[in-house]
Amino acid sequence: MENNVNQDDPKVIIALDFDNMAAALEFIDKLHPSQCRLKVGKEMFTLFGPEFVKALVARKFDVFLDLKFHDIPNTVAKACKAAAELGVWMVNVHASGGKPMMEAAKAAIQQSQHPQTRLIAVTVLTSMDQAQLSDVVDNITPEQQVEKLARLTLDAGLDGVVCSAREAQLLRGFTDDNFLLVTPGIRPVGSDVGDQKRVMTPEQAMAAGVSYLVIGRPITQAADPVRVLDEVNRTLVS
Ligand SMILES: O=c1ccn([C@@H]2O[C@H](COP(=O)(O)O)[C@@H](O)[C@H]2O)c(=O)[nH]1
Repeated sequence: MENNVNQDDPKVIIALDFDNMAAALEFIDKLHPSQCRLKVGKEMFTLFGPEFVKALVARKFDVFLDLKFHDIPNTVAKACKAAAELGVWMVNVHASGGKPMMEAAKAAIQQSQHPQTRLIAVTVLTSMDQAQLSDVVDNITPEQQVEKLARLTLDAGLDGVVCSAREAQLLRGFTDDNFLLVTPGIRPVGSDVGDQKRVMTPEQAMAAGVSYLVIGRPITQAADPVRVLDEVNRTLVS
């Protein structure tokens, strides 16, 4: 481990998104929980299941289980309870599933063996720009839709939202730091944007008021992933 600048509260959440468990574990074995948190998404959970998540929890990493549940309240509540009982740090739902669904999810986590598990809600995917949003919702900008869903999430009593860092300043106009802004679409200078549309650099994102930076491919696909993580962490030291 080259540095441990964020020892108490690492700001980077690495999106694992590997299709090979051995390669993922080899990568994780180079990391320490003081450097980063880890995110397991739909690909790895579908391929490797809860046992993979438990292996990361056993290594003392804070795990964000990013399954973005979106279903009727009863189904989402049970899924969130099951996720919390894996011992993960954070789980999420889609805010567009509605307030009763979010409230049911929160209540289910509070009744689980791990009531401290954070619950956040996805607003507008960071891969969506105005044109893509207009394909699904009329007459609204990404910023307006993010604000609308963030206010709904706040009313439902959740711990925060997934949004892009571009909306962070807007959301900080009516939230305090206890409301978590978890932001994918983070791209260190010079890295490929890929399918992300609403992007910011790590430094810009932190300056805008985000709580956590989700970074996947710019780290996991780098020639020296640990060096890239260390460089990002260094830029976050105030
Ligand atoms: O709005 C969203 C919600 C989730 N994601 C997830 O974050 C990572 C981003 O990975 P990169 O390789 O840094 O693009 C990925 O797992 C997505 O499923 C998101 O990008 N946007």
